[in-house]
Amino acid sequence: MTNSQPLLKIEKISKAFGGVQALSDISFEVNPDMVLGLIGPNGAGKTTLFNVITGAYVPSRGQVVFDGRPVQGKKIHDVVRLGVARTFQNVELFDSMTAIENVMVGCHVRTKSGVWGAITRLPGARREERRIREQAMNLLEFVGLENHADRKSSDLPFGWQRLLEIARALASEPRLMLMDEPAAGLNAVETRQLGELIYKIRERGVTLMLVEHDMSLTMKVSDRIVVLDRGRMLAQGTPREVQADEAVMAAYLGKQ
Ligand SMILES: Nc1ncnc2c1ncn2[C@@H]1O[C@H](COP(=O)(O)OP(=O)(O)OP(=O)(O)O)[C@@H](O)[C@H]1O
Repeated sequence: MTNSQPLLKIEKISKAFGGVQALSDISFEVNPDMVLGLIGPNGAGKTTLFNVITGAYVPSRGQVVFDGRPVQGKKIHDVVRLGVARTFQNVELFDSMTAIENVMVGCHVRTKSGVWGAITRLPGARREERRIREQAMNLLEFVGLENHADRKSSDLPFGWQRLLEIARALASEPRLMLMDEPAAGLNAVETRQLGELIYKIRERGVTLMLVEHDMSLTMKVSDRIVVLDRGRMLAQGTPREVQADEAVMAAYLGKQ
C-alpha cells in the first residue's frame, strides 16, 4: 500500500454494554508512521475502542478497516497476524517466564512451527528457536533490557516490565501498535525514556496509537490527537489545535 492511504479506518463505530453506550458513532483515520494520541476522561471509551480495533469486542455498529481489510469477524490472533499489537493498562506478562522467553512468545506469532513446534522440539523448530532467541535478544536491546534477559519477568521493577511488554508486542512485527496507558506507574525519568522509545518505535515504521493520561507526554509525542468524551468524539486535530479547543478544555483539559 502507498503511504497516502490510511493504515486504519474507524468507520461509524458504536458499542453498547447493556444500557451503557461506551462508543457512539466514532469515525477517524490513522495514517501510516504517525503517533495518534487517544485521550478523554475516565470512562470515555478509549479502552473499549482498543478492544474493538483488536477484534476483542464486536462493535454494535460500524466497522474497523486495517490496511484495507475489515477486522470484524477475525479472531484476536488473526488480527495480530495482520499486524496489530497492543500493550495493556495493567502490564500482562507471563510471570513464570524469563524476560527473553516472554519476548520469544511474541516472536512465535510469526513462525511456521508456532509455539507448539517449539514445545515439541521438532528438528526444524530447533533452528527456528535459535533464530527467535536472537531476534528476541535484539528486541530486549532495543528497549534497553539486554542485561536482564534471563531474569524472571515478575522480578523486574515495574517500569522494566512495561518495557518488556513493549518488546513482546514488537516481536509480532506489528505495523500498528496500540499502547494503553504506557506511562501509568512510571516515574518522571522513566516517562521521559518512554517518550524517546515511542519515537524510536515510530522510526522502525510502526504506527502508534496511544491512550495516555499523562498530557505532557501525549502532546509531545503525538502527531494527531483524537478526544473522546462519554463515548462520543469531541475533537480531533494536532496537539496544538486540540489544546486550543474550548469543548476539550471544558470536558477534559480544564479538569487537569
Ligand atoms: N466489558 C464491559 N462491560 C460493561 N461495561 C463496560 C465494559 N467495558 C467498558 N464498559 C463501560 O464503557 C464505558 C467506557 O469504558 P472504557 O474502559 O472504554 O473507558 P476509558 O476511556 O478507557 O476509561 P479509563 O480512562 O478509565 O480507562 C464505561 O462506562 C465503562 O464502565
